[in-house]
Amino acid sequence: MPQVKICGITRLKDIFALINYPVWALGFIQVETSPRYVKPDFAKKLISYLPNRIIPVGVFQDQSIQTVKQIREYCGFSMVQLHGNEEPSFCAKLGRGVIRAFRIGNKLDLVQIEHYQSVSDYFLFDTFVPGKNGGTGQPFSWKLLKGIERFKQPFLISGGLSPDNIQKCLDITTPFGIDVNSGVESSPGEKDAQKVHLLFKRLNMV
Ligand SMILES: O=C(O)c1ccccc1N[C@@H]1O[C@H](COP(=O)(O)O)[C@@H](O)[C@H]1O
Repeated sequence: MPQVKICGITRLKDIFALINYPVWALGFIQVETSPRYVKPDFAKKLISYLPNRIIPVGVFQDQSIQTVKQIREYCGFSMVQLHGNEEPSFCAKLGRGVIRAFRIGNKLDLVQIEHYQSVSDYFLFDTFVPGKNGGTGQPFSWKLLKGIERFKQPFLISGGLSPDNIQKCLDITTPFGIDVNSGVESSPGEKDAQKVHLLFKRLNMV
């Protein structure tokens, strides 16, 4: 079974519900334009309720290296997920704990990805939607990931994953992990307990 990351956490009640599941990581959006943005103060508070087994991930997009480092340190993020146009040199300055997101349109850019091999711990594949950097709620064609095994990096799949399509996704590809966001929400930033439960049920993890 893949590791499960649930992203876009904004409420304490969702933390209390999610810690009862075999969650690998939880994501806290640090992009101010996102409806799932949580201020660093509040993200730090939410993280303080996590058991050690759950990895807190800060999600950033085209912010300065100082900002990313400062917020990472302040909140206690074990990993940062980069969702913008961050260059390999930017990732390198962060050291370990980098998840580099790539947005997939109609093909996988293996040459671009290759440049990030030595400077990221995980790759994350999300859906390309013009004008949006994440949280689109739309899946991409998972068949496009054919050939990704050539990289040693473990990878996560995101983009519109939900209890309804998770099995189909895993029939087509074998990721290290899945990153689920809007597919388990009742509205942006509000996780839906029933959808979360159904997700883990469909994964045979409860
Ligand atoms: O969720 C957001 O609002 C967001 C904003 C900016 C960057 C990333 C964001 N979320 C990430 O987007 C993917 C896919 O989300 P979805 O399942 O399609 O809703 C996921 O990795 C989130 O971490």
